[in-house]
Amino acid sequence: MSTMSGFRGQVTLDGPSGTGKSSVARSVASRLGAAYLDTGAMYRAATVAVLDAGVDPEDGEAVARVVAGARIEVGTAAGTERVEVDGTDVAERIRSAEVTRSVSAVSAVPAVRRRLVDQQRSLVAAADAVVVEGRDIGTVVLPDADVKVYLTAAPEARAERRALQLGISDPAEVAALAADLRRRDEYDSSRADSPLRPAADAVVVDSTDLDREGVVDRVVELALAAAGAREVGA
Ligand SMILES: Nc1ncnc2c1ncn2[C@@H]1O[C@H](COP(=O)(O)OP(=O)(O)OP(=O)(O)O)[C@@H](O)[C@H]1O
Ligand SMILES: Nc1ccn([C@@H]2O[C@H](COP(=O)(O)O)[C@@H](O)[C@H]2O)c(=O)n1
Repeated sequence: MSTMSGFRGQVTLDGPSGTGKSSVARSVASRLGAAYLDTGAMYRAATVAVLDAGVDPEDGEAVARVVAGARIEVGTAAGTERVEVDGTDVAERIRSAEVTRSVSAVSAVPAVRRRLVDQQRSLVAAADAVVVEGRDIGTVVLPDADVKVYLTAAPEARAERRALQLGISDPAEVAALAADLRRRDEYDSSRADSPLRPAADAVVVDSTDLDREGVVDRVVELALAAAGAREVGA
């Protein structure tokens, strides 16, 4: 069964924090009539379980134990943000500063990644058309995806956008936001298991001088071109 745009297949969006992955992926999914999977939300939900268990996020063994016993569920319908841990709605909590501070340590634990990557692949397998965003989707989770995009933007632009999103204008607070983005990128890029990096066959899109709609147009264009090329080749 094809979607209303005719697109069937997998689009991946990876990149550093605050480059626009979530907002772009949601719009692309809605334009293509595809499912949408926010894998960062899954690592954030795992972090909620770890914090609630009173475990140190840097204690890899304890983190692995807690996450193995937690039921993490996310929705894949574009436009909904269902995220649950053991049946409790944590969609708001996963965006808290406390979770954001700890999520990179939790997501660096190999057993956590194995568990969530299995779950991500099962969710993707259930959809004819899907847009998946994260850090390792094009490199590890879906290496055979039809379209892989690696989204980047200058650090200053990312910090400004995040400040606008959170309604922050105080220069000291904006500087703290920029430092947080830097710290998370360094952690995510330097971990041993599935570090953040572009796949060799990813299209790099720099959004520094593009508005959100411009980025969405570019990704939709790439997806439809890939679908067309597949049909011609079929
Ligand atoms: N091209 C763009 N121009 C201006 N603002 C943008 C652009 N793309 C995204 N934004 C805005 O930047 C903010 C951060 O975007 P978003 O949350 O989608 O990034 P992200 O890469 O998913 O971040 P994270 O990895 O931290 O979850 C949002 O307010 C979003 O609306
Ligand atoms: N595929 C992924 C997705 C996310 N992470 C980790 O989760 C953190 C939160 O991601 P957001 O996109 O919600 O900001 C991110 O900083 C990574 O540590 C990951 O490892 N792999």
